[in-house]
Parts: sequence; structure tokens; C-alpha cells
Amino acid sequence: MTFDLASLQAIGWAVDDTGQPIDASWREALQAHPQARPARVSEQHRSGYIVADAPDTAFPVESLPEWQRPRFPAEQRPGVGDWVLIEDLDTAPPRIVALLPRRSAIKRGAAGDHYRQQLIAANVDTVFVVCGLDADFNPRRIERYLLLVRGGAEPVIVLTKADQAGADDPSAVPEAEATLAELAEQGIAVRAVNAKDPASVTALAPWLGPGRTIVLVGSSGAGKSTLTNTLLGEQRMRTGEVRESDARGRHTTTHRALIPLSSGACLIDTPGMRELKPTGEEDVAENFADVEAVAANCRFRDCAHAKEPGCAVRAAIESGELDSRRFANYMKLSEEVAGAADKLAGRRAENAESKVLGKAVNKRLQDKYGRR
Ligand SMILES: Nc1nc2c(ncn2[C@@H]2O[C@H](COP(=O)(O)OP(=O)(O)OP(=O)(O)O)[C@@H](O)[C@H]2O)c(=O)[nH]1
Ligand SMILES: [Zn+2]
Repeated sequence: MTFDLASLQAIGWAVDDTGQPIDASWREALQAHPQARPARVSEQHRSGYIVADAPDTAFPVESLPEWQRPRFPAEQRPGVGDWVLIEDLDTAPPRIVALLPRRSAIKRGAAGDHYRQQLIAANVDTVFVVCGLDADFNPRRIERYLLLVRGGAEPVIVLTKADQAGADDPSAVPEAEATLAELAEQGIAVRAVNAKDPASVTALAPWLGPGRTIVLVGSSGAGKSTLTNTLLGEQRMRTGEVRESDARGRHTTTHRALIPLSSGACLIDTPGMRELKPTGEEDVAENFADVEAVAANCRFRDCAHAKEPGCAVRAAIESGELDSRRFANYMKLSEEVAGAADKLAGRRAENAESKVLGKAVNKRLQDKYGRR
């Protein structure tokens, strides 16, 4: 099957010098489905998906029947940013025949009693964690975002409103300095920008090269929309929106999630995220290596860092080596991750059990009626 490589690249399809997908598993999938072609998921609906195969396309496709089953794990269904292989049909919308393995997956735990994961975006190279360098500046929120968005992508902290922060007065933003030092120690890139100013936003160019996919996360008012519009520049109206015909032939402007930038990168626009709950798969140690290094020196291995003698954590807090707020957040996030991990393990056990049960029931039916 031949397809328009340049169009696909404009929405993030990454290839090597020979024009083949970088990922070996993707090459194999293409070979296994010679009639199929790649497309990228831009919207997820109950009955199917909207995909794109070029910057200015958006069309419905039929999903695999098993994805429609209510018990099918949500995170294994395609989500925004996923690459799928589709086959064109003569009479109906094209049909998805495969979901390509994700190179990265940014996820969070969904609210509710039942354990559920929610895909924020797939196949992302970089996550811009957007945070205002103003009264809203919150190191604890940055810590939470970093913990959650690491799923295979590079996090970059984008501090907006640098023009308001009073560059010559660091005390204007309490805790900013300490946080920046901490991030530098972790090797995480930080860029301060005026999100309204195209010249300032060029600081983000290293992550916006052709074929790159970026997703913006951050709390409300942080400047995500402002940054998106500046990155889009003059294209804003043309690419930020699509016009679709509805059943009566009227044109309606709909929101779109895959936004090609003139730099050749592709931006995934996520709906606002009020709350970021862990999935249980996060790596707390990776994000709080400094805290864990201190805790390793506590006299008792199971030190709760409360009233135990010889607690290195309390000593470090008293001496000012460890920020008590960072430590408190570490404890809180650890607990949340552990709680989610328990639920996840419970769900996995339940699934395994229902599979075993299902087999046993089938066997009994077979024995009794000689069929399944
Ligand atoms: N001066 C200045 N103002 C900014 C900057 N970034 C954002 N703002 C302003 O901050 C306000 C909020 O910015 P938005 O871009 O709407 O924030 P958002 O993150 O998209 O918020 P939600 O859509 O609610 O998630 C707007 O009034 C922007 O003009 C900046 O770098 N400098
Ligand atoms: Zn301790």
C-alpha cells in the first residue's frame, strides 16, 4: 500500500532516512497488513474514531469490534495521538485493523470507585508542563505533574508569564529559585517565556522539530491556550479549527485535537485537566531521588519519619537540606501511588480470575452438552 508520507509526517509520523517508520514493530505491523495504511487518532467516540492522514483531514473510521465491549480496558483502546492502521472499504467508512504499539503514553487515573486509567495522549515526544511564573506558581503541582507525565516522554517545564514575574526580583515568586535548582539537579529542562510573544517562545524550538509530537498540560489559566496560539502564529484560524458538514449540510466549527505547527511538529490539545490522579504505575523514586537518598540513612529501614530516633529525614529538614513541603508532597504522592497500585493489582487479579472462571464454565458446558 502506498501512502502520502509527507502528509503523515506533518501529523507526527516519524521515519528514518529510508522513509520507513523508526519503530521496528510499526514496520512489522505494516508488513502484516499490506492493504492497510497509517492514520492518527484525533478523536474518540462511543461508536468509533475520527482519524487524520494529513494536516487538513479528519474522517470517521470503524473500530475493531472487541474495543466496543464494555469490559475492554479503556487504556487498551486507541486514544488521541495513537497511530492505527486502516483499510479502505468500498461501501463503508475505513476500518481500523491494528493499533500500533505506543512509543509513549501519558495517562492518569480516572475519578470514580472503579479503578480505571485514562489516556491523555499517546506517542508524545515531549510534555510541556505549563506553569505561570506568577502568584499561581506552585512547586507541589509541578512535582505532581512530573510524576504523572513521565510515561516515556520528555518533560519540559514551561514557565509562562516571565514578563510579569519581575525578572530582577526573584522574591516576587516565592520558592521559584529553589524549585529551579531542584529541577536542574534532576536534569529537567526549564524555559521561562512570555507566552504571548513569538520571539520569546522560540526558546521552545528544540522540542518542535519536524515529526515531533508535543502535548501541553497545566492547570487552568497557566497559559496553555495562549502558548498554543503563539506557536500557531498566522496559521491559527486555518489549523486550529476544522469545518465539518453536518447532516443538513451546514458547516460547524469543531474542536480538533491534532494541530500541525509550521515547524513540522504536531501539537496535541487536551481538554482541561482539573485533577491529576496517579495510575499506580508511576515511579516515585525516579522523581524524588533526593528524598529517598536522605531516607536511606534513617536508622530503621521502615522508618515512618515521624518520631523514630535516628531519622535522617527529620534531621535533613531541620538542617534545611530538605524542604519540608517537598517531603510532605513526596509522602502524599507516595501514598496516592501506592493506593492506586493496590487497586490496579486487585483489578488484574480479578481479570485473571474471571478468565479462569470463564474457562471452567465453558468446560462444564462442554462436558454437559458436548459443545461450547
Ligand atoms: N503577560 C502574560 N500573560 C499571559 C502569559 N501566558 C498567559 N497569559 C495570560 O493568562 C491568562 C490565562 O491564559 P490561558 O492561555 O487562557 O490559560 P490556559 O492554560 O489555556 O487556561 P485553561 O484554558 O483554563 O486551561 C490569559 O489572560 C493570558 O493572556 C504570559 O506569558 N505573559
Ligand atoms: Zn526517617
